[in-house]
Amino acid sequence: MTMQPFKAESKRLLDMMIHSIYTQKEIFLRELISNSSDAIDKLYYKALTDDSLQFDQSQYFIKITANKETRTLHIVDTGIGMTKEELENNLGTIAKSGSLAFKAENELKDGHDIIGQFGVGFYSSFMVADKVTVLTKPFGHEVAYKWESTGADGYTIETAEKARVGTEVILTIKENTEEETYDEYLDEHTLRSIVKKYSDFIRYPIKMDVTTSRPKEGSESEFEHIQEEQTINSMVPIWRKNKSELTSEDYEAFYHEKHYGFDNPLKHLHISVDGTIRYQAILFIPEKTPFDYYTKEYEKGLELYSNGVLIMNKCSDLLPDYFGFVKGLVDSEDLSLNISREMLQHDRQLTFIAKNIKNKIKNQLKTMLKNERETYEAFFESFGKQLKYGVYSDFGANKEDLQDLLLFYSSKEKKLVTLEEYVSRMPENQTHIYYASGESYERIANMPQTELVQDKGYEILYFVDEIDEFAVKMLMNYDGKEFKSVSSGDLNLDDSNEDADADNETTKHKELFDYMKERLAGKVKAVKESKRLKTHPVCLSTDGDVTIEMEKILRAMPDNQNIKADKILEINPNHDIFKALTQAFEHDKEKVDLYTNLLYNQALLIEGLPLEDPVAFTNDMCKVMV
Ligand SMILES: Nc1ncnc2c1ncn2[C@@H]1O[C@H](COP(=O)(O)OP(=O)(O)OP(=O)(O)O)[C@@H](O)[C@H]1O
Repeated sequence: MTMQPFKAESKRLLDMMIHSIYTQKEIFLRELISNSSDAIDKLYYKALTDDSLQFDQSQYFIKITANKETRTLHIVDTGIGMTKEELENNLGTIAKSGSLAFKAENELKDGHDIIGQFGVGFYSSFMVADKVTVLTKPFGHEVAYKWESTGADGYTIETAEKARVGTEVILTIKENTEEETYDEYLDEHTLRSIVKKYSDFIRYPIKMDVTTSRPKEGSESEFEHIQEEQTINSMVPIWRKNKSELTSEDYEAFYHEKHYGFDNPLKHLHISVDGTIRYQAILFIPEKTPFDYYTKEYEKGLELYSNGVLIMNKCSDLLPDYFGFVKGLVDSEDLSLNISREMLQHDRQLTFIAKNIKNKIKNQLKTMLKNERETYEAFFESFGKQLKYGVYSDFGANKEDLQDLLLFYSSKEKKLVTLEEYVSRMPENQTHIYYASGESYERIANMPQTELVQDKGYEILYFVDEIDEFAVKMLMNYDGKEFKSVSSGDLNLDDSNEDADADNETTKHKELFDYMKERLAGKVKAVKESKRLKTHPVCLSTDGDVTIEMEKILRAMPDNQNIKADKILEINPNHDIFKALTQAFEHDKEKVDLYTNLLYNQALLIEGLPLEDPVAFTNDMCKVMV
């Protein structure tokens, strides 16, 4: 027996393989199991054309055994095996894939898609093993072979004894190092979880001898450990099953098995697309917001499978940020994978799938909103904020998609309503969609600025989330109706005659208002007579794009740029305080100063804005009292 060297470039490739292609060592097992599964599939194809072979699926399996004493891990399969020539070609030449050639020669049938294509997966064994031995007996031959290699130096092939057709890969696991505990690849639990993680949906049973404990015979308190052969993979992926065979309980069980969440999913989507790019997906809309959902730590993404083999745990490209709450997986046989299967080479297929998925989620939510209002409201409670961020982000690129999924609390209905519902019941003379922002529904309901709009019989949307005003600023309008804050300076709700009267009044009191504005030294843009107040004495309104609620939010941001709303102090001309002001203006300017400060500070308090000088404010109060 002579040592065959790997070709020079193979040496380099092997080195590269061991050190750089894969980021996680544990995937060696995925690669070997995929090879075994491919080898069994090849027998299946053989049976289609070879009358001497009956393919009885129940006879085929993959078995994993670990032996801690000899530090060996055995992966046995009952697949097609390899001839000496195939050993030389496929395992002696790195980057030569017998499986790819097989795919080219055979017309593959549904459900039996060969996984291998690059001819490198096998060598990932050297990431965890010092020596790799392959015992193999090819189908249709009597003789078996042993291939052995300790890595870059080359390999040997000799004849060997093996009873059943198939292949056994024996890895002699490396000794532990300071950085790496290789022992874990001999540990039953670790192996089991690696299989579950990557190869759970391999079509053939993956068996292992599993240690279980049972009561000793004749004793109830004493237990004994026994080894029992178990199939550890689920085999048939739930997403390949027919929807009609599955119940909601099945989907729920899958949701928990996959640890998508502790809650129950609100909805599931089972998608099977059979077009130019084929894929299956199971998606879940969770019920509850994960505790870290609105933090930087939360990672969105779907699991990505290629032919039932896990490629990526969280493929973030599959979900837009605004649907980042969706959990689940996608399996496609049409992905262009890169060599390590850790990344996708071209994203054309992925972009297609992502777009498709996005539309399916959107439609599902729309249907839910239409037919299951309560469920939708529960969903919106958890993830509505995310949708509003979606409207705002990317300069509003997705607003059309999302605007009909939004809900806001309504002053009229005292419940959440859609924009469509709001617009559909607008009185004929109403031109805008009105909203008011504040900390809570209760506080908004008491805001003086809402009085006139309410009186007109117009519905007001209550904005309590920080993002709300930013989102509607991005929307600009809905169904041609502009959004308008009840606090905005140009509410213009009065009839034109009244407007003219009011303007006259304003001129009349111009001197007083200019004086007050001066006293407030740059804190307000103007002081004016209010057209919106009915019973309250005073309020603030704003001119321009930045509202008071926006000012509060911007102020709380880390990169606070001191952006301020242009505030207008509005005084109710029908309130007694106005009379007091005008009288004082004639003979007691000091009193006007005092009232101006008090009124301004009251308006700040109503808005929930901090007082600039609380001590001065309380002193002023006392001055009025004594
Ligand atoms: N258990 C096995 N039974 C039969 N043939 C095998 C087995 N393992 C590997 N082979 C052969 O060796 C070839 C090389 O395997 P390797 O894992 O390196 O690459 P691959 O599976 O073809 O591609 P990929 O790198 O995409 O996994 C396979 O294509 C197959 O022909």
